[in-house]
Amino acid sequence: MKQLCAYLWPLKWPVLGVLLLSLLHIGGALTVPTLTASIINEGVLKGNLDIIETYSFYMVGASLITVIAAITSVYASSHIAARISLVMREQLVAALQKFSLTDFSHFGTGTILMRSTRDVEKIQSVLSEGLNMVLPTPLMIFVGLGLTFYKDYYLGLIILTLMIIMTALMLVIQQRALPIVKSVQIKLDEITDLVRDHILGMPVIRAFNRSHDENAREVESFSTMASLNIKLHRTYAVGLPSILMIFNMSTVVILWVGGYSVVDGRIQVGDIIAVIEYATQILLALIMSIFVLLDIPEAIICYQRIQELLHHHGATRNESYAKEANANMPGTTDTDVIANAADTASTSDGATITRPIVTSSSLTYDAPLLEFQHVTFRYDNAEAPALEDISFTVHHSQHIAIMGDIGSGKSTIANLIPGLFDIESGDILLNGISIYKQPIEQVRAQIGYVPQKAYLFTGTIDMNLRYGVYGTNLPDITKADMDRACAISRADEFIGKFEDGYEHQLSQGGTNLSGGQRQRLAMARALLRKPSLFIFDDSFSALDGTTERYVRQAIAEEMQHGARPALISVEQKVSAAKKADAILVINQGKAVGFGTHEELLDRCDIYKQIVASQEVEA
Ligand SMILES: Nc1ncnc2c1ncn2[C@@H]1O[C@H](COP(=O)(O)OP(=O)(O)OP(=O)(O)O)[C@@H](O)[C@H]1O
Repeated sequence: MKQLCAYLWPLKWPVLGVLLLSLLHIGGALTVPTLTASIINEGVLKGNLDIIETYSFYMVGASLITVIAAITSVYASSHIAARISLVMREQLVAALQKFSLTDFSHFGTGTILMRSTRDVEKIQSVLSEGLNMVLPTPLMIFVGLGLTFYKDYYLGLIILTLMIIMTALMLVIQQRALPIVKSVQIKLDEITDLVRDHILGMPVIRAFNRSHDENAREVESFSTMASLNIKLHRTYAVGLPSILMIFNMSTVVILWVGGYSVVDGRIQVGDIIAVIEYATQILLALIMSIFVLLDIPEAIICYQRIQELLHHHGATRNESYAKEANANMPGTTDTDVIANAADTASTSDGATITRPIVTSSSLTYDAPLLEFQHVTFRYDNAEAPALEDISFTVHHSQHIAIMGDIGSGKSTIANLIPGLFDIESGDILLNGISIYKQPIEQVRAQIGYVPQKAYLFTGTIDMNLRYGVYGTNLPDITKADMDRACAISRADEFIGKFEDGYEHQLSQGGTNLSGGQRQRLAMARALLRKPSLFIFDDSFSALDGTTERYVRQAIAEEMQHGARPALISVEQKVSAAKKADAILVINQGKAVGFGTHEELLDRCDIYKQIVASQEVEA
């Protein structure tokens, strides 16, 4: 409730407006039957035409006010609900931007999609209907019931009893519906995941003749969903007609009991008409509220699901540091942090790396650009760490190749540098400062990352290339910048063949390009970032031999200019890795060697095995 108020507070004036409009609506709606009673009692029964005329005129006025207030109230409540859903969506986007990759795998794509779309939508519709229909109901009941009791005590009691029965029925329906609603939402998340998997994996499904089985899985999921929905609507099917029956019965009971009251002389005929109208207004408002209230449990679950994403405590080490730093102001300065970084670390093959003390004023190209200090990392819920006690150093203009068996942890090292995951222990330093003790955007602005599977976004090639400079201080790129980057990565070869060139439209993920073309664009995107560190995760494997040689040479030249960027590349081939300044050999998550090709041939058994296996293959 407190959180809901936080959303409503900035919209307090429109909410107040809806409240005032509701007052007008209720006032108008209840005035009409009161005037009807007067017309019948004072005008029709006594033959007074003046009263009929005057009160009829008042009735038209009251009806007009009711209609105008109702229309404006619907408009204002829709506006309020739409604004709140916009705020929620903005908060969700901001929260998801801060999610680590572990957080994404913790929740799963399906549920994140459903929470960001359908759940927000549900809250919006319940809020709009709630403001419009539920908010005025208590007042309508209070005033309407008061007027009925004023006319006749027994008729007041009858309406009150009918209301209590209706409310009790509603509570029973709600109790039964709630667990089914929860199951429906979980099933919807699962179906979203399944359908998404089937769309993305369609080529594999067809190539392996699995269409029939996968269809069966989908049908099974849809059938479970349908059964749940049938169960839910069966619950409503019994309860809601009962509520409507009570509503219709109210007129009969009022006429019956009211008839006795007229005979006893307690009320006049016109009053019965007025009470029937009051009862209709009160019970109708109650029924409308019940329909909305029946939706509230689902909306509450949607709200909780959204809040779970917003308040997910997967605070990254960067955020924790930022919080600590803010709390301890004035606190750790960059210079302190940098000075603390001055120590020595060693690789598992015994080579000792000594880091000089670097202060902000002495940041030079001779100081290490990147340092891994005894880094241990474990994937969410994994029993064993994926990386254990990894230490190595990279200097400007250096090329470090990472080699190792499949699943040894090479990509994991590459993903740790831009802070895509939080490490368990140790530290990663960029320019002498822990990447966890500086804004992560600052770290990422210095990195040109080319992932193992190049991902491009729906839009033009131009838009995808410009992506490279987002989050940096670089000026917007020119066509000449794009031409240069695409020439280095050889993306120009195929872009030149498109009639619309850089304006060529890419589909989601860049799936209307070949794997090699995607990889070349991903490299151009990284080059445009003008980073101080390139990370190429097995990025050359999708290129043909000639292109690979050309691109490697062009990037080597690039590394001698400007910010003199370093390159960390995950490599499969010894022929490529041996040209690097140093090779880091990873085996089952541990660093088993760090040195040049010749040094490793001398002292690293695992490296010797890799070399031997590739010589045999060759
Ligand atoms: N998202 C993840 N969640 C849990 N475990 C993971 C995840 N990604 C990788 N792993 C595990 O971590 C280990 C290292 O994976 P990584 O992708 O770094 O290996 P790699 O050396 O790059 O392999 P390859 O040469 O096949 O690309 C593997 O055992 C893998 O199963």
